[in-house]
Amino acid sequence: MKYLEFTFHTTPCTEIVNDVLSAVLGEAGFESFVEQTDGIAAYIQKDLYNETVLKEALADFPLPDTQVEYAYQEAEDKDWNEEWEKNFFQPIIIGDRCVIHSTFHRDIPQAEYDIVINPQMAFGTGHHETTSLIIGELLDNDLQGKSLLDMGCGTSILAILARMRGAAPCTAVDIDEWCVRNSLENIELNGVDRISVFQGDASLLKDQGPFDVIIANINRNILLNDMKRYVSCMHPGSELYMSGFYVDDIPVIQAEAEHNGLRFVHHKEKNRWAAVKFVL
Ligand SMILES: C[S@@+](CC[C@H](N)C(=O)[O-])C[C@H]1O[C@@H](n2cnc3c(N)ncnc32)[C@H](O)[C@@H]1O
Repeated sequence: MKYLEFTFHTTPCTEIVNDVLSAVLGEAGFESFVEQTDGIAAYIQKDLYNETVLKEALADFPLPDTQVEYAYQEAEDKDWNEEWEKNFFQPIIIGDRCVIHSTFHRDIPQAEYDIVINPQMAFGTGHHETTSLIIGELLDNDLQGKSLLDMGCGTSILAILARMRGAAPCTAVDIDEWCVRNSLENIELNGVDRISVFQGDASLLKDQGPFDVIIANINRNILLNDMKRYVSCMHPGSELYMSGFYVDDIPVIQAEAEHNGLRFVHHKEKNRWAAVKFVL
């Protein structure tokens, strides 16, 4: 799969501007954001890139008086492993109980759950707030024997942790064929069983479930669009955890969830990113 590598220069270049820019770009199909001294780098699948969508997203940028300039080039596939190793991915411990690292790391901290991933271009190293918020939920809740769906699985880090915590069977779905390949690789690396991986989106779900637990860390618009399909493969008492949006988006997510019969349980937040829990 071919990727485009964008460099966005932001003025002023502050953490909040770059956070908001990452969120805006995430909505426009970008992934794998990397902070730089004068902005951020971001990547998008060449097939998904649409210049009009990007220009419209930047024209509606929510922080006034911010200037965003960009340039891009085609990214070379062969460099990803090396780039990740050198720049992007350090071992991380979440909730004192879960360590995430890659095959190339040494001196790995000890923790109750040890997840090894080969990150490459799939989102899901645990470093993003949304991933770590959902990891916190998976650590806090009893998953033993529960069937689980991980929508937008990326590296399948969440499905792998859920399986380690006793969830079974687990289903991981991602729209991106590359994520599906990376998920299969990571599942094998961790030696976990009973996780099925599919390429696709919520339209796949009509023949699936019901699931006891669904996790979906994608983005606000996809969640709003697909939530009714998630609910169609839940049963009374099933739990739905969603992330990939800012705390400001909670009211619109909650309204759509309640419209689909879900009951709000709580939200958690980190650096303005949110995760919400609902029960059917
Ligand atoms: C924010 S990443 C989350 C990855 C991982 N679950 C985590 O928590 O770190 C979102 C993932 O959703 C996938 N995705 C985007 N749109 C989707 C859709 N409509 N249906 C399923 N997956 C989708 C992307 O390819 C990406 O891997």
